[in-house]
Amino acid sequence: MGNSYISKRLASFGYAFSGIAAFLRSEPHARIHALATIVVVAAGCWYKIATPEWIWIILAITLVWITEMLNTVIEKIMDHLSPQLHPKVKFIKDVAAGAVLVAAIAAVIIGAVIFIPYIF
Ligand SMILES: Nc1ncnc2c1ncn2[C@@H]1O[C@H](COP(=O)(O)OP(=O)(O)OP(=O)(O)O)[C@@H](O)[C@H]1O
Repeated sequence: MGNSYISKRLASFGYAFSGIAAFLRSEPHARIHALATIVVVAAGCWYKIATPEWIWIILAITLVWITEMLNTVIEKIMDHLSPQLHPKVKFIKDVAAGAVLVAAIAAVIIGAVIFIPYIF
């Protein structure tokens, strides 16, 4: 019983990782976020930013990834449930895209506050 519980939990992790892989494979936005993440982490290492600064950067990166993934899920659900044009679908998709924009603006501000003093 214990074994089957553990193997089910491991399988769930596997599904979650394959979800991340599918997101990276199918969504061009995901690859842009991956590139931005690599650039920001490299800059953090280069400038040897402090631990609290790393925490802010990690939170900003995570916020953007989570909102983009949920936005993608919402888009796919709507395309599946309602492939035809509908004003409510437009509202749902645009608000979900707006959430990504809010996260991206916050991430840019956090990045600027942390990196500008190191650069200049
Ligand atoms: N089924 C639909 N009914 C009404 N409006 C829609 C529908 N699908 C998309 N739209 C709207 O059309 C516009 C463009 O949609 P589209 O999905 O191409 O946007 P996008 O964010 O540029 O796409 P992507 O993220 O795939 O690059 C958006 O305002 C979106 O809300």
